[in-house]
Formats: sequence, C-alpha cells, structure tokens
Amino acid sequence: MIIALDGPAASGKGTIARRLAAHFRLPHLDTGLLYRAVGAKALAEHVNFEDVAALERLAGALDPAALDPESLKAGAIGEAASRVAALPGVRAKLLTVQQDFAHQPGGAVLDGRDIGTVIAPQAEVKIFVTATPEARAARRHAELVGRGEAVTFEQVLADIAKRDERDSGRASAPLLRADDAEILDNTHLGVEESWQAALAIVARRQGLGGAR
Ligand SMILES: Nc1ncnc2c1ncn2[C@@H]1O[C@H](COP(=O)(O)OP(=O)(O)O)[C@@H](O)[C@H]1O
Ligand SMILES: Nc1ccn([C@@H]2O[C@H](COP(=O)(O)OP(=O)(O)O)[C@@H](O)[C@H]2O)c(=O)n1
Repeated sequence: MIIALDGPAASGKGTIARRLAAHFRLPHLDTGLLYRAVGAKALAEHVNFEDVAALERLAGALDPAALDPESLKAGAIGEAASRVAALPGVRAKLLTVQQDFAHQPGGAVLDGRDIGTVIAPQAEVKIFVTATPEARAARRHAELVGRGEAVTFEQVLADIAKRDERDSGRASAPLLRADDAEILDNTHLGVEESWQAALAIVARRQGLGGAR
C-alpha cells in the first residue's frame, strides 16, 4: 500500500505520515527533507540562488541516506528549500529516489507537495492535509520557539504565506490536491483528532478496495 500525503507547510502531514508508517509498519519518507537538504547546502556554500546549474549540481550530488532532520528543520531552510524546489532541474534530480522509495515491495508512506500528483499518482491512499495559514503559523511558531529560534508569530505567518504562494504558483509540480485525494482540514483538530481522521480515511479507502 502506498500512502501519499500532500499539503502546505506545517499542516501536520509529517506528524500523520510518521504515525501511519508506524501503525502500518511501512517505511516513511519526508520528501521535504530532500529539498531542505539542497537549500541548506546552497546556503552553507553561499551558492547564488539564481545559479540554476549550481543548484542542480547540488541536488544531483545529494546523498538521501545522510539527511539530518533535526538540523534541516530550521526556519531559514524552509524558505531556501521552497526556492530550490521551484526549479524543474532540481526536481528532476530528486525524482527517481522518491519514486523508488514509493515503489519498494510492501509499500511506503511519503509526504510532500506532489506525492499524489507526480511521485506516486497510483497511490492507493491519498490525503491532502490542510489548515488555515493562521493555524499553521501558530503550530510552526511553537515548533521553532521550542527549537530555541527567536522568531515572532507574524514573521512565521509571513513566511508561510510566501511559501504557500511560491509552492502553489510554480509551474513545475505545484502544490495541488490530486483529484482522488481526500481533504483533511485539521484547522480545528488537535494532533490526536487529526490522526484519527487520517486513520478513518485510510480505512475508508481500504473498504473501497483501494488499499492493498
Ligand atoms: N492537528 C494539529 N494540531 C496542533 N499541532 C499540530 C497538529 N498537527 C501537527 N502539529 C504540530 O505542528 C507542527 C508542524 O507539524 P508537521 O507534522 O511537522 O507539519 P508538516 O509536515 O505539514 O510541515 C509540529 O510541531 C506538530 O507537532
Ligand atoms: N514533495 C515536495 C516536498 C517539499 N517541497 C518543497 O520543499 C519545501 C520544504 O518542504 P517541507 O515539507 O519540509 O516543509 P514544511 O511543510 O515542513 O514546512 C516546501 O516549501 C516545498 O517548496 C516540494 O516542492 N515538494
């Protein structure tokens, strides 16, 4: 069974993905980490974000087995990730590793922006996780403050709005709900309720004979 979760920043898709993976004993890939790793490398090596060829080289040289989620979750890296993710050449370099992960025997859980539309259009379960920008900003703000970052709610909200616009507006694999994805709007749901709602969607899809 392939479970595809897509949605905007801080909607809680990663939280659900991790729990679904543990519940169904499936491997999980947070695909945002791949773009974050390219963005982080570009920042660290002072690569000009207009230098498309250099960014594509960084994406091509990425070792997906050597990602450090803890450091990659820093606020500034999300913005850099979204910039490099708009480049078709960067996306192309990261395509195979994601498709191979999705199609491993037994299935997988992947979360990102284009899993249900581009990486695994044939996924048996597709969930589009979303919430209002304010709810998402509150979550991300709490997360970043918890990491020790000095950032205001307004800054996080502005960053999320900018990223939403860039991720949805780009020509290459934009953030889009697949036609056959179920929407999970968890604006008014806590982590536990959001998880239960996701589980109910999977059960429904399995009942429809979609999940193997
Ligand atoms: N339904 C929810 N209600 C409140 N906080 C949530 C909810 N889902 C996730 N969170 C918290 O919001 C933050 C972002 O969640 P995460 O799963 O990383 O989002 P995404 O993967 O979509 O960026 C985390 O700190 C997480 O614990
Ligand atoms: N499948 C994916 C995953 C992430 N991304 C990009 O990578 C950025 C960081 O993704 P992420 O999932 O780690 O971000 P958050 O939702 O956790 O804030 C996003 O803003 C997207 O621009 C993408 O384009 N395609």
